[in-house]
Amino acid sequence: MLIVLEPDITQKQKNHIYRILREGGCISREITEAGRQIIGSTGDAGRSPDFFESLEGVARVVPVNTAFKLVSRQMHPEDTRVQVGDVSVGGERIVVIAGPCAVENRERSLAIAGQVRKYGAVLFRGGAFKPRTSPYAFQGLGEEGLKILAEVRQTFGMPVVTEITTPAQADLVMKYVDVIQIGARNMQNFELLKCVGRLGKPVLLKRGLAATIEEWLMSAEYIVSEGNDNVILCERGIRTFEPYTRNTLDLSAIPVIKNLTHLPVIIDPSHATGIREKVSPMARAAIAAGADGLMIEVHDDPDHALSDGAQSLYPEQFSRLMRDLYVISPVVDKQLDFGYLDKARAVDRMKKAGNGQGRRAAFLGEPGTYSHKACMQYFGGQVQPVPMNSFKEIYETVREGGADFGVIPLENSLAGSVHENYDLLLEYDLRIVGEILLRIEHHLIGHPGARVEDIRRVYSHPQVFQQCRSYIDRHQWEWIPVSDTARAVRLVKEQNNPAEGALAGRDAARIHEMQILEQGIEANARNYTRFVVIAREPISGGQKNKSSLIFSTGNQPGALFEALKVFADNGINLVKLESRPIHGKPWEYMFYVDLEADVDSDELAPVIRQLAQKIDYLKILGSY
Ligand SMILES: O=C(O)C(=O)Cc1ccccc1
Repeated sequence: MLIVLEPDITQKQKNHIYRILREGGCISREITEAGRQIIGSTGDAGRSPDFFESLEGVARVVPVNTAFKLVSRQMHPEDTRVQVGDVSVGGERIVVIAGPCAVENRERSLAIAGQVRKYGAVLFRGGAFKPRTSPYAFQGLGEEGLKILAEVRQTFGMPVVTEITTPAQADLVMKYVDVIQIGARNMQNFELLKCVGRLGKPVLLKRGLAATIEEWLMSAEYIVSEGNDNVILCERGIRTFEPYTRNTLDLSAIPVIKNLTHLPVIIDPSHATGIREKVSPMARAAIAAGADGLMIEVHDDPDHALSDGAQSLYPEQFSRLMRDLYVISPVVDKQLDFGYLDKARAVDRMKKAGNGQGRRAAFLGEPGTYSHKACMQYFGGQVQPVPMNSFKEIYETVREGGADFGVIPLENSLAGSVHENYDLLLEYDLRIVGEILLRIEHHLIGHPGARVEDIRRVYSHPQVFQQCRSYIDRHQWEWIPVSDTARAVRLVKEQNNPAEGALAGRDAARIHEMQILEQGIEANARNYTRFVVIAREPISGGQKNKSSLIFSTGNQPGALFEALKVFADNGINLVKLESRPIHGKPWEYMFYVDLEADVDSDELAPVIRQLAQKIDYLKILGSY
């Protein structure tokens, strides 16, 4: 039951409602949705809706019409993020859990962990207690296995996931692991569910072999009703009549789950298919369908694995899969971040060095801009986003120490380079420390109930007009450029004129409670913007694959050719070359290059020395 409160309800009136619910044996939570305060309750305390509606401070009562209450989306409209160390499951970034089916020995576990970490996994899995179909199969190393998992966490900074099979193992898992897994066969072991509910650690709850989605969510309800909200659902295939795969992966469960519950959902394509070659296609499909992450079995010698070798990927296959996921994720508004753990560690170190103060990232505009989204996707919740009025202000603020990072758009796949930012990169002595690719989907946003035919004037960032040119050319609208897209939506809202609209993203419409009148109005669906992250100093740690430089050459034949030849002679791939006029020197140019190499590495030092001899000016923007 949802009890929607009057805006002016007093604390005393609220306490009275809470007391009635508590005495009636209900668990209640306070929810805020669209600015309204709501009390969500697991029951009605034996009273009718009319009774609650007659209480002072209550506006109305809405029944929760599902068997599960605390895990239902109605009771908690926002997505839950389960925090596991530095990793947030259910956030902007895809979480990939990888490792062998069973912890076999120390050396093998450390070797596999090193590989999966290098390829972008952020949590390590491995069973220490193995419930197997056959009593004669390998049953796991027990506490010795847990100690190995703890060593993996210590060595690689990766939180670890393992299965618990009985409440008797509770003390051990509390001591050694970060996420407790409930296996498919134990999904309805209610004593075990209550036990992990009381432990409070994040729980990964697998769907039972023959469980309906409702039964699965009822099991999650057991855990949450014990006070543990940190539940991650894991679909691992259900038993059907189909023998070609070990189980049938129910990918349609993802959108169903996303609708019914606020809990994150991840997919285990390894157990679902049971066959190595089927794992990557299903993993790709799961991310495309909106899963928050994956759990994948990886083994460096699967033919000799003690458990489930036939479904384990070789590390190289895992690496290829991760590269595919990196490309797919932005299409569904997510990111696969190869630097997830390194970045989190580096930001944490900065925090400690700065007397525990949180780090800040400057972005263009107000909450709801594309830059804000890029900032959130790059840092997750670890860094506080700070709004700015212009790109120049971002550079200024980072240089003066008002923010540790700045997030700026550099180029767009439809409209090309954001020249102002190329020029500012030259002007300011800051480093590029990261990049992020965002799919940009623009919408025509207006007042609730307004119609496209009524629109006469549209507001947006100038870049957006360029990207939606073919759509807006079909209408006789007046275009008003403003500093950012979220501001455009806010202005339209404040001016309260149904003939005005804004071109902006979904977040801006949601934040300002405005309506999307027409979706996806960009000229081409392959509309991506590449943002870079700037800082005063490089971020230490992590693998760096790309670098950016600016240089200028003398004005003689072949000068640019000579400079670029240095890269060719050393086998370095250039991925971008752009020229910008040098201010005050007509017809002379600065060249901006992006390379697939780490210019800060020792191997590149001689190459940079060679380059320096061929050019007049060099500025290393950074490697990331
Ligand atoms: O105004 C915004 O939302 C921005 O972040 C600037 C922008 C506009 C269009 C594409 C990418 C960034």
